[in-house]
Amino acid sequence: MHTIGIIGTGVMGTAIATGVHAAHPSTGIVLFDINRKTGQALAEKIGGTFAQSPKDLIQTVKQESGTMVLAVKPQHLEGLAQEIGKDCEGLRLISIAAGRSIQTIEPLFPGSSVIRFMPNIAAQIGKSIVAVAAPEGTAPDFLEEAQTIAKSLGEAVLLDESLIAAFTGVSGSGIAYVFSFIHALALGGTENGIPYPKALTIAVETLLGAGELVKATGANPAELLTRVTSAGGTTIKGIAALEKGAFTSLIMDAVRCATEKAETMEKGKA
Ligand SMILES: NC(=O)C1=CN([C@@H]2O[C@H](COP(=O)(O)OP(=O)(O)OC[C@H]3O[C@@H](n4cnc5c(N)ncnc54)[C@H](O)[C@@H]3O)[C@@H](O)[C@H]2O)C=CC1
Ligand SMILES: O=C(O)[C@@H]1CCC=N1
Repeated sequence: MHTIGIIGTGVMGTAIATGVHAAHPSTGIVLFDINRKTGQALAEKIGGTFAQSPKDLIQTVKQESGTMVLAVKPQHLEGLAQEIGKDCEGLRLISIAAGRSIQTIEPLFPGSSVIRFMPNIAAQIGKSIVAVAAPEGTAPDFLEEAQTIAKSLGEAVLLDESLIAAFTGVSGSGIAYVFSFIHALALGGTENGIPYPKALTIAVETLLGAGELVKATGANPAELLTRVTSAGGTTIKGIAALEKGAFTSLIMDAVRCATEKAETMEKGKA
């Protein structure tokens, strides 16, 4: 890959820059953020370039891959477009914004081609599953490059754009529910005498073991659950307590609420 640009070096912009640099050290990365201090520090860390302005960044990118990642908050996309939209003709844009459809983004940056990503915060360590949505007619080499970038953050999965909101509910936002679960499991250990730091280690390793087991065996998690659950034993008591609290439907509710919020945002109502 030639040099790519990234606008916005917050949580996700940093993760993407770091991930691409780690996976493809020879790829040049030019960055811009209105917060120059953090943007410059990131550029130094990964041996990239901090552009003087978004227009400078675009000039560099146009001479190179023509690919630029938009990593600002959804509500800042319009402002950014007012500043640079007209300069983006011919650019290949990757947007990671939740709740902003390709149909909304393309007119903001006339003459550009847009692919959407939905990563999660595990991109910080190259362990994110990243949804990639490209409209029909996207240039094959752009789609290939986008998938290469996505894979440098973990795993890439091609998804129809209509499912990006649901993906956000399950993964982009869903990883936060997993953090809640880990914390809750550790608190449970603490309530029963294990100091929190030790309980947290135990909870994390249990979760990693569960995920790896599902992945390695390809077994349905419900089947694995029944293998743990001895008749009249300890596990069924825990499962019963979870379901008394409507655990399964609660998690489904959480996914639905986040999905609905993403869909509402896409309709321009939030
Ligand atoms: N944080 C997460 O876990 C995930 C976030 N996303 C999406 O990623 C995008 C970025 O989110 P975060 O990294 O969490 O936000 P953030 O607030 O950490 O980073 C956004 C950055 O954009 C910069 N910025 C704002 N306006 C700008 C402009 N006009 N020009 C240049 N830089 C500008 C800010 O200074 C900030 O550093 C959002 O659209 C969000 O929906 C997607 C998946 C997961
Ligand atoms: O909460 C949010 O809106 C963003 C999108 C997915 C994760 N964080």
